[in-house]
Order: sequence, then structure tokens, then C-alpha cells
Amino acid sequence: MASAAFDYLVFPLLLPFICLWLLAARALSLVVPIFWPLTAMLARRLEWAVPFIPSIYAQRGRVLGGLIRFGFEFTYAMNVVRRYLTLPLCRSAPDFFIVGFPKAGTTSLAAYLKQHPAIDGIDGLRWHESMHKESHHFMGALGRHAASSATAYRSYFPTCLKRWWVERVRRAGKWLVFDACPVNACLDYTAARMAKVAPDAKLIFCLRDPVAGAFSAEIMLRNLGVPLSWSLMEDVRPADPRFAETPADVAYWEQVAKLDPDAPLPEDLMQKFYFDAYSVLRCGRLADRIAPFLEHYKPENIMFIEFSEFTSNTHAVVQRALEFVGADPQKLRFKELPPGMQGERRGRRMHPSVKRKLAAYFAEPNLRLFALLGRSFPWTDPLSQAAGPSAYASFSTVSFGSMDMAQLPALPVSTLASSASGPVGGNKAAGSNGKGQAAGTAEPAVAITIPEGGGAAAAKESSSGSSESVSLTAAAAVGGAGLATAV
Ligand SMILES: Nc1ncnc2c1ncn2[C@@H]1O[C@H](COP(=O)(O)OS(=O)(=O)O)[C@@H](OP(=O)(O)O)[C@H]1O
Repeated sequence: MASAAFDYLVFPLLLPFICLWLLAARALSLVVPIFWPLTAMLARRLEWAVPFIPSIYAQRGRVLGGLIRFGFEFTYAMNVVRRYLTLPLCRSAPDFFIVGFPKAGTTSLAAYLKQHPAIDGIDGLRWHESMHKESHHFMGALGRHAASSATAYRSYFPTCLKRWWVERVRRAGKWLVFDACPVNACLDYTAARMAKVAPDAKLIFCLRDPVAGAFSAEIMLRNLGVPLSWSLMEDVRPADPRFAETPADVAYWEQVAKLDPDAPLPEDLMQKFYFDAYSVLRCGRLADRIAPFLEHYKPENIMFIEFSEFTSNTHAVVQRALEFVGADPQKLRFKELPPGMQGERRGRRMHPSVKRKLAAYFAEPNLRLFALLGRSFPWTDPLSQAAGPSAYASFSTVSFGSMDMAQLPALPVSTLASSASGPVGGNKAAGSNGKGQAAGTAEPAVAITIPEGGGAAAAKESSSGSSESVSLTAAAAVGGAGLATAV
């Protein structure tokens, strides 16, 4: 009642002042170009967080690239200043996140959700789909020392004027805003920061075969002109550095995962994240990357969307996502869109030996993901394809907020040579401590071996017998690549 009185009486009276404030903020932001150092500082911070931006200018040559840079930096600075000046107009934290994963259809999903009249993304530049979809806030877009500021984060989201318009004038239902920055899923420290600013938010994870995802990431960076020191298009070499997991890398990312939620980000973080082959592989270990979010969010507030399900059955998946975030699916004005962030291949393809090696690399993490979800996906993954659902079916799964998993087909059991009969190591989700938290790995409980060539599996199973610690160990030797993972 009080809220209705505010919305229908007080707010309309305040409306002229709010509009004046917005206009004044826009006008003031126009003087930003005079303060060149401010513009330069904001641009440098953004480039620190998204370090491939300078390659975009460089690709266009000195003159055109310089002009694009000039135009982009000023409009970006004006946008940031305008957003800060209008902070008092109740910019709010997001109601949900499309947390990740990169290259898994997050841009398309964001665009489809925005077709709902009550859903909005971030208040960014309209020039490029990613500029009004992802904030990069927790990556330090407003400064690596500001990457935990709740106030700075609120500045990305629309003002109360939008809420009033959507809820009271258009009567489109409860107004919902979201951030779809898929890098969040790959950087373990973000879960705690997200939970600090939006503890009750819903999370959507888009899942794609990490082999395809890794190549899509390379294609995107190459198309942007980034001179990468590695490529998935070249044959596997002996002691291949692309797949080397050095202790220094492992230690670095462990330290990053433990970053205090208020700590500034390490100086070299985003360079390493975007340009190291290791970080691309690490991001594809999906179960490990989801684990920190299970520590901070309730499983029922988490939804998973699988890429091929999304691309083949888009309308139905978008409707389920709307229901999950609390929007009325009936109000969706669905219109087919072209794939967002589609990477032009230009005849480039992943080397078959690399594909096999990556499939082996991701086999064990995929199996842990399937165990967590209680479902498998038909990915480029000889281990899980061969093992089938028996390899994980005996683990009780965490019950997530989405019904999507129930729609997906299970893989055939028949391919499992030596089936996993009976519960393995107790009745807990693999990688979970039963409280929705991912557990650390312990003694190997299951060992599944892929024979030379990656054909039908010979699966061996042993149980640690412990109900507290369950882990899967995969020793996969595919196509002679000789990669062995033990997690
Ligand atoms: N509807 C539909 N059908 C088929 N493929 C689709 C669709 N929507 C997105 N995509 C593909 O998803 C990839 C981009 O994912 P993201 O938007 O998450 O990328 S990003 O992380 O935001 O850069 C990118 O994959 P690649 O083309 O393999 O690079 C897009 O083509």
C-alpha cells in the first residue's frame, strides 16, 4: 500500500526532478573530453581489465584505429561519468547473473532475455553487443583497487526511473536487471565478491563442450588481432607447453582463488587470464570453476543451460530461464536472433591431435561436472562418452534450481566395459560435501582408462570406501598423446 502510494503519488511528483537530474548528468558528462587525464585514466583501467582492446585499434591501422580509439575512449568516459552522477537515483545490484562460461552462448542468451519487457542488462554503450551486456567490474574495469566496490558496481545498472516505467507504466511485471560477464565464471575469487553485492541473486551458467569453447576463445582473440603465443591449430608436440601445467601456474591461480574479497587484483592477472593457454584450459574445467559459487549461493538459485540444448531449442530454454529468474514467460516477445559473438572461422580448424588431447584433458573434469549435475552431455569427451551415466549415476546430485537437466538425454550405458555397480564411495555428490560445497579431492576412488585411440573404454573402478571423500581419477591416453590427469 505504502509502496503503491509512493509509486503512484510521490514518484510522479518527483518525476520532473529526476528527469532534470538525468539531463543534467548527461550534459555534465559532455564536458568530460575537456578533462583528458580522466578519460585516459578510465580507458587505461578498462584496457587493464580487457587487455585485448588495444589490438582492436591496431587492426584498423594508425589513422582509422586512432580515430576509433579516440571516439571510444571519450564515449566510454562520458558513460562512466554519467552513471556515477546518477548513482543517487537508486541504481541497484543485479537480480541475476549470467555467470559464464565464456563462448557458451552467453551473449545470445542475454539478448533473448532482454526481449522480455521487464528485463534489462547493464547501462553500457550501445555500440557493441558486449558493451551493454557485461560489466567486467570484478575484473577491475573501474580499477583493480575498485574491483570489490559495491557502489561502483551499482553504477552499471539502470536507475529507479526505469523500474518505475517498467513496473508501473508498462505493467510488465517485476523489473529485473542482470550482468552477463562470462569471465566471472573462470575467476574463482569473483564468487565471494558477487555474493557480497548480491547474495540472493540467481545464477545462470551456460555450459558448452570445453574443447569447442577453447577453440572459440582462440578464434575470437585471433579475429581481434591478438598475437597469441599458442595455437590450437598446430599439431601436438612432445612436452607441449600449451598443455603444461607448471607448479608456478597452479600456485598462481590458487593464490588468486584465495584473494580476500576486498583485496586489489594482482597486477598481471588479466594478461595471464586472456593470453595464457593454461588459463583457457583451466576455465574449461567447469566443475572446479562452479565450485566456489556453490560455496556462496544456494543450489536452488543456480540454473544450468547446455549449449546444444540452447541452440536447438532456444525459445523453450529462454522461457525456462525467465521462469527461473522470476519473470513471466508469457510476456516474452520472442524473435529469432542471429548467434551472438559468432567467431568467423575463415577456414581455420583445430588440429585433430589437439582435439584428442583436449578431449582427454577435459574428460575427468567433465565427468565430475556430470556427477554434480546428474546428467551428461554428448561432448567431445571419449571418457564420459565411453563410461556413460553409470560412472556418475550412483552419486546423489545437488538439486539445482533448473529443470533443464531433466530434459537432456542420458548417454548410453552399454559402452561401459566394466560398469560402476553400486554406490561409489558413499552417497554424496562427487566434488560436493553434501552442503552444496565442492570438496577437495582425496584418494582416487574411480580410475577409468581410455585405450589408445580413444575407442570403447576399459573402465576400472575402485572405491575408497569413505563416505566423506569421493573423487574420480582419470588416466587417459588418447591417440598416443599420453596425457594423464589426476585430480
Ligand atoms: N543461437 C546460436 N547458435 C549457434 N551458436 C551460437 C548461438 N548463439 C551463440 N552461439 C555461439 O556462442 C559463441 C559465443 O558465446 P558467448 O556469447 O558466450 O561469447 S563471449 O564469451 O561473450 O565472447 C560463439 O561460438 P563460436 O562461433 O564457436 O565462436 C557463437 O557462434
